Amino acid sequence: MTQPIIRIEKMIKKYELGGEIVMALNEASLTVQKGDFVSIMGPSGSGKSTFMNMIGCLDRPDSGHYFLDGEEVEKMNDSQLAEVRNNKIGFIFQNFNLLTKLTAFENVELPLLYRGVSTKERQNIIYECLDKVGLRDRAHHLPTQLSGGQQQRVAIARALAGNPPILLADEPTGALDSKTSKEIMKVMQDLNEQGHTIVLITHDPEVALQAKRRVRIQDGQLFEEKRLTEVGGELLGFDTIYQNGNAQYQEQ
Ligand SMILES: Nc1ncnc2c1ncn2[C@@H]1O[C@H](COP(=O)(O)OP(=O)(O)OP(=O)(O)O)[C@@H](O)[C@H]1O
Repeated sequence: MTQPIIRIEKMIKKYELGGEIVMALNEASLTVQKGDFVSIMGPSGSGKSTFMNMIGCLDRPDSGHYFLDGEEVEKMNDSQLAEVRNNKIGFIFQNFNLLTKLTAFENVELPLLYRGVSTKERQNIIYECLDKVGLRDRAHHLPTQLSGGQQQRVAIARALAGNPPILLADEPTGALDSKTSKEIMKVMQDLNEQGHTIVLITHDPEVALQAKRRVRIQDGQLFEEKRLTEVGGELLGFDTIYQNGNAQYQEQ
């Protein structure tokens, strides 16, 4: 059996708020295999952003274990964590975070400049990433000259520039209308088919449905949801599998 790319076991993260303890993550567990496309869905305050920060190594939990591509994250020092953030994970956010005075090409170029990639190699990578999101013909447009969906595609291309094995998307369709949201989910599905592992956080059931796996987060715990299909494979819906809060995919 292959080693999972993400293995999180019984992660706890507490916050103190006005003298009260909030269990943002309460023994949250999740296993993600290479090539998975997982959506994590839950109501406001259920722990989505906290969990995303942990998967992305942007914050540290109080306890629990996190193995990223077999390496134990809690044993890493700050510079090793920064290395992981730069090389293993591509971040895609709801609000695109593009620099408005730079063209699409230049926005995608930023992480490559940071890494000291040569001019010729940069050009090849940038066009390759823009091709993946279907935006080569808009390479020299400013973000203000692009639609919301096109801006999100530039942000996805930028996340792809470092060729990270994992794409971590936090509400990537939150700022988009439903038509554009579908378009972005199609881009994510295509990237998944090309081999990228995707973990997507959303509060939108329509978006969550489009992932291969759906995990629900509630009160800081994760639950796998089982696909319910009828003869012919048509999707009828999902049913939650309660397994001590451990979201562990099993082929049905
Ligand atoms: N820095 C903090 N200090 C105190 N409490 C916090 C902090 N960050 C999060 N929390 C609490 O932890 C719980 C989980 O918050 P989190 O932001 O992860 O939820 P969420 O599912 O992302 O919510 P939303 O969909 O509204 O963004 C909430 O009860 C929240 O109030």
